[in-house]
Amino acid sequence: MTKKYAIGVDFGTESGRAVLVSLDDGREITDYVTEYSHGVIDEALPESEVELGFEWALQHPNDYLDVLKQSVPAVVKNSGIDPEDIVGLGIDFTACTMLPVNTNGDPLCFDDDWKQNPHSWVKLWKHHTAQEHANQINNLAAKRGEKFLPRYGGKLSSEWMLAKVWQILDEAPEVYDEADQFVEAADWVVSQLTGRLLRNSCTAGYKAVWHKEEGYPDNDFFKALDSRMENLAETKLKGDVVPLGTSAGQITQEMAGLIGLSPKTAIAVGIIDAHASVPGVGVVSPGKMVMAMGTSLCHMVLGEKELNVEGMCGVVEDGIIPGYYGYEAGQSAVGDIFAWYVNQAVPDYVEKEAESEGINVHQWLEREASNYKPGQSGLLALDWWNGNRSVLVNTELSGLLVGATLQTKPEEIYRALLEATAFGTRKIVDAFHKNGVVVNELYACGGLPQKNKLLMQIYADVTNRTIKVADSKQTPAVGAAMFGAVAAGADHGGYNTIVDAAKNMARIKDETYEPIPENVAVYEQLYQEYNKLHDYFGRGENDVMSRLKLIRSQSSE
Ligand SMILES: Nc1ncnc2c1ncn2[C@@H]1O[C@H](COP(=O)(O)OP(=O)(O)O)[C@@H](O)[C@H]1O
Ligand SMILES: O=C(CO)[C@@H](O)[C@@H](O)COP(=O)(O)O
Repeated sequence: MTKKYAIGVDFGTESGRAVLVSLDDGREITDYVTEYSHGVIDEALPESEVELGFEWALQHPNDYLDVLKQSVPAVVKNSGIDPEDIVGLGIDFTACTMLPVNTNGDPLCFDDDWKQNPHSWVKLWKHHTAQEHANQINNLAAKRGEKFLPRYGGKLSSEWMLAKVWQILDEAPEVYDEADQFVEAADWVVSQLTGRLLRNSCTAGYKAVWHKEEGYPDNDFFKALDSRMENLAETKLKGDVVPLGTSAGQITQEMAGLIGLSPKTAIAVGIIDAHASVPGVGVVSPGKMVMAMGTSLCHMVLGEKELNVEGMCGVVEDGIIPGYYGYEAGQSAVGDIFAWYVNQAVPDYVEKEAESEGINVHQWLEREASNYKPGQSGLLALDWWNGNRSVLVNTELSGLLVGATLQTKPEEIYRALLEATAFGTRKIVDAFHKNGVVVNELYACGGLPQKNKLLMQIYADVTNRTIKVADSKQTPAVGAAMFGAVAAGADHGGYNTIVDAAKNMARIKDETYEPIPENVAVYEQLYQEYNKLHDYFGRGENDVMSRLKLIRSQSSE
């Protein structure tokens, strides 16, 4: 039989990339990145005078279609592979990245009548202006003892579907009324490929509080929140929720022609980007935490029971690998914090030296920071530059650096920021491990493990655990391709289960990061100090960060 292939398309925050993968061994034959031409829309609507407020983050649905139209034909062409041998395609997406659509499934923002309203656009995962709505959802759910709340670590996030939908209803009831449905971008893109709008159990479970047995929260709960939302589940969130690995159908003739695939190609239902990384690195059993490390960091681990863990993003049965409870936690900025420092705060001389050596500023800072021992800088930071996703679940928190003196060097601050993110991860690892969701070893994927060895060693030392690294540049896309192979099925050259696909296709580097005992000891001390700052600023003893944010938003009105 001729070799078979699948394509995984990873829709990230700034760009989308298609990867063509061999189904024999997971080898990435070729990939192609398409930048979103509108990027993250955070200042004003495209071709419009309408300005956006503080912490808005929108996207243009056409950018997603451009990824399909540019990246997919490019990988087919560059590989020289016959499209008939590409048996499946899967996509993964940031989430909750959601949009209102009309009865035809078209985005409201495509309509001239609606495009001047910011609420008709795609709200990106990091759209952070629904915190007040999230707070009210959490308070009411806690007061009523809603069963769903513990499954989300005691708090739903402002990044998720319910807070975003309620914000739309509150601030633009006309958009809410006009919308036939609110859908995840992952599901919308699949519908553009297949002509069928299905909701995948992964985004529905983690981001829209859907449960395999219980469905969405009761109408009573929605009614108590806002009587206008009473029937949300049957109206704006209607439609079948189907398990991961389901085929959404074959690609439409029209789309197949447009993007250069065979009309027989099976399309998998979508999955969240971070979650696709789990089979992508070959993790199909408990005890192994997968860290998708990029602009943000998502932590995923499988368990055999449904347990409560403070501040986790969620536990969803079959949410990642069928047969297991999939747990997720996360940090809403990691690479983004380093980017902020490099772009906003590094002195000129660092940029010049890096440039004269032909390396980038990150590489320069990493090299210089490697000359320091743990604790030597006297600095300690809190990693909340984009709020805290786990375990505090509060987007109002902000960053902190203590210990700076007139002698402090840029590379010391850079190192303190790397360490702060590692402490944030340690907090998450401990929250799971101590509550019975065992974490014995760590698997890292995403852009950061390829870029910064010091960062990875610090994570191994701070967590006192071995870290294995994906031997893939595009792990979520490889995971998505695996789901594409499952959608095709073994009879068509794919696989019958994601476990089979992962066993054959996932690849890990030989080199691992091992904790260094003397570093572990110093970091243990620093972590205790981090914990004190964490609780002082994060658990209500001192809410200066929320007050500053309030003053800031009042002052910028
Ligand atoms: N050498 C480096 N060390 C640490 N962080 C880096 C380095 N180079 C780039 N970054 C950070 O990596 C992040 C991008 O990660 P990547 O995984 O490629 O993106 P994404 O999360 O969008 O998929 C950026 O936030 C950037 O600041
Ligand atoms: O929230 C999730 C997953 O739950 C992510 O989609 C979101 O953090 C975006 O991740 P990336 O930084 O683009 O990898």
